Amino acid sequence: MGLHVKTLGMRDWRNFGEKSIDFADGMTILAGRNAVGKTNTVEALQMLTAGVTFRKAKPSQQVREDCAAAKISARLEGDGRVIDVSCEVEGKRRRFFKNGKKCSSQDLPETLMSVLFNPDDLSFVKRGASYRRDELDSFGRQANRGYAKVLSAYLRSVEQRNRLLKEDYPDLALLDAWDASVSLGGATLLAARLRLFDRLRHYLRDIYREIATGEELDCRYVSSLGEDLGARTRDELCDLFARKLEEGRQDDLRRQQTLVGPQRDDIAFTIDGRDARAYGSQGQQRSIVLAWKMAEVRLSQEVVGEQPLLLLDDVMSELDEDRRDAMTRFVQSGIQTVVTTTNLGYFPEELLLDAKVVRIDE
Ligand SMILES: Nc1ncnc2c1ncn2[C@@H]1O[C@H](COP(=O)(O)OP(=O)(O)OP(=O)(O)O)[C@@H](O)[C@H]1O
Repeated sequence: MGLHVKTLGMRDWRNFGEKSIDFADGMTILAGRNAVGKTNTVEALQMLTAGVTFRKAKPSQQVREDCAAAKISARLEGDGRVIDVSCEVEGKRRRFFKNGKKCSSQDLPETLMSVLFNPDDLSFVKRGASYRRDELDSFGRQANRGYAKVLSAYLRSVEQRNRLLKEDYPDLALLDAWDASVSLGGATLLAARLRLFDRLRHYLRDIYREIATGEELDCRYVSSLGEDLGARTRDELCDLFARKLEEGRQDDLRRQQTLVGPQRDDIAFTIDGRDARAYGSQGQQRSIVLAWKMAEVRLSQEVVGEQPLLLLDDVMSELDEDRRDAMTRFVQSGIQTVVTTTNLGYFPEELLLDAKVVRIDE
């Protein structure tokens, strides 16, 4: 058994005073009424694996009301290894530790990655493009430290270019300089994104075929820079981007923002050749996100050589029987899973037999 979470400790984290939870190697079900802290527990597990959380909360929001600081820690075990990771939250800061030594949040996914699936994700196909970009980028950030750097450097330079565009009389020489930096950073990000996307797409199509028998899913990276970018080198992407910025400069100046680039891109899905966003049923759209998350699990295994931790926050109740069965088969393939629920009735008998049930109460 690869690396997995053995125990989690929380002190003054969210609604918890002092809390410790032991996890099974396979599935652990956190059961309890609304607002007892199930999602808060999932958030702690995500923080200690991904290094960031889906809630994008400020540090102060994670500290228990009226307390000065919070600490969460996890013991990871597997293949004869024992690794302790922890995070201390105080004031505006979070400090991360691995085996007692200070580390960066980026070091955590290198140890153990996680894939989170929650009810918000169910509208993945229908929501705005930024959700799909974020999903890809959040995964990329965990899978590759370089990805995180490239992404934040690029977003910073776009922000600075936008700031210049908002000035009353933008300095055009300065704008030239920002164009060069934005196109180089953007091309680097785009090349990394396209590589990642391609690998996910490969898994996604196979997994979807298993979930929705007989249907063919495909997806396409839709770039504001044009079609079929996959075959281009980073330098070619950089030239293309620089040209687009030049062509679009008057529009950018008028609208006071950078209108092309990876910050505007999207992912489009088709089922049997038809646009899944416009024509897909709700069930089909849910199968897509289910398959997408499973593809992330498969790809993390490939990237870090280790099964990630799968976090399912309150999704079983949202899936119909077929998709619940697909999820059941998937988690039974031996991946460590933590799932929250208010009602154990949503779980197939066979899953309950194998799972460890932890009751969370106030
Ligand atoms: N910093 C904090 N200090 C104290 N309590 C907090 C803090 N942050 C969140 N809470 C409380 O935690 C509770 C929510 O917990 P959580 O989101 O984990 O619920 P849950 O068990 O997942 O419930 P549901 O089943 O409704 O999703 C709320 O009552 C909220 O007020």
